[in-house]
Amino acid sequence: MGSNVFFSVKLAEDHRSVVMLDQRRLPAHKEYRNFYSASEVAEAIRKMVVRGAPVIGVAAGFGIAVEAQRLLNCEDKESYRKDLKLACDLLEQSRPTAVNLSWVVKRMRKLLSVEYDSEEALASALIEEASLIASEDVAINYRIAKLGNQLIPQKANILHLCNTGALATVDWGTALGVIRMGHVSGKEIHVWVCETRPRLQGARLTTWELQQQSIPMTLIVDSAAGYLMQMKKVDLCLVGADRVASNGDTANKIGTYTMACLARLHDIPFYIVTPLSSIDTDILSGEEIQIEERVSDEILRPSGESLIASETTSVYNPAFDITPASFISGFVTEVGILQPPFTLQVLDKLKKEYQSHIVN
Ligand SMILES: CSC[C@@H](O)[C@@H](O)C(=O)COP(=O)(O)O
Repeated sequence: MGSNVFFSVKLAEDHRSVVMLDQRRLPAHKEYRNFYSASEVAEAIRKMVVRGAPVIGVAAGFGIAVEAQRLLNCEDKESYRKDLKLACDLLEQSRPTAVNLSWVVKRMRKLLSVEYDSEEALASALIEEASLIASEDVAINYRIAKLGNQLIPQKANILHLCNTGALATVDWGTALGVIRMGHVSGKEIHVWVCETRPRLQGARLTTWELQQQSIPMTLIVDSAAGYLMQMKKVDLCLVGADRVASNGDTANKIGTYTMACLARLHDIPFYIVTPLSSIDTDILSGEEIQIEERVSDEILRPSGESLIASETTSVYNPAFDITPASFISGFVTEVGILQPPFTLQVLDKLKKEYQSHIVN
């Protein structure tokens, strides 16, 4: 369905490692690295070798599969399931805000309570489940892209934050997937790419992806967004999500809330583009979402080397913020463009309809 000249994550053919494109080195270097255990994958997620809610979930699933394969070589089979549960805990805790991590780990954990004839059979089931999660991600994003394309006028300037493309998923992406579908379908699209301080996912990753897809774009500093809106140069804002609460409050990259406030002030549609797996029906509102705080060096040393302020400067570096539901025009998901509240019953019903649509 999608056709990129790269992949974000995959399971190695021998099932002994997870292969990831090291996003910290883009755009200068396209380097794939192998990770051979759950703890190596958890460390890679923490250090943002891969980042973006859907893909860190998929990477965690593969991390458990690889661990299951690795533990088959250990003498002590008694502790096989116990060690796999510990691997699940480790991966689930690798980053706190994106719910996709616990969503995937929960799916994998379910298999740990099923009786299999052997450890080998359990390992095969885990590999199969992780691979299924990865292929579902592609189908879901493709559907999101198709549905979201309805929101894009024939000619549009779209504002985007962070990176929500094929790098942040297995393929297509969420908000960037919609943009890509709009472009492929012949619309005249131009993207304003917010550089996305401090990790520069917009400048380093989104520009790289858009260039490969020949989608017209312009890079801006994050603080230029308001000025562009004031100049009537933004028609639509499309961003992703790390966790959506039942009431629609949404955690996404730091700066999303600012963009949503500005969009409201200027009467510009502001959509969250997200798979249902990022909706956490267990929490009522954004107040319950844990916001990840990252190290001061991300702000003090943007290039990774030279300091832009003295080393002793006090720094606060929240990686995400919460946009209240009332600032969001709608949620583009694989089952349609939705409005909160999101309850388990409603989402389950919509998922079933979606699955029967896929089968038919
Ligand atoms: C489809 S990606 C959706 C979100 O995960 C994305 O907008 C985002 O905030 C990513 O943050 P990151 O810190 O780069 O993992």
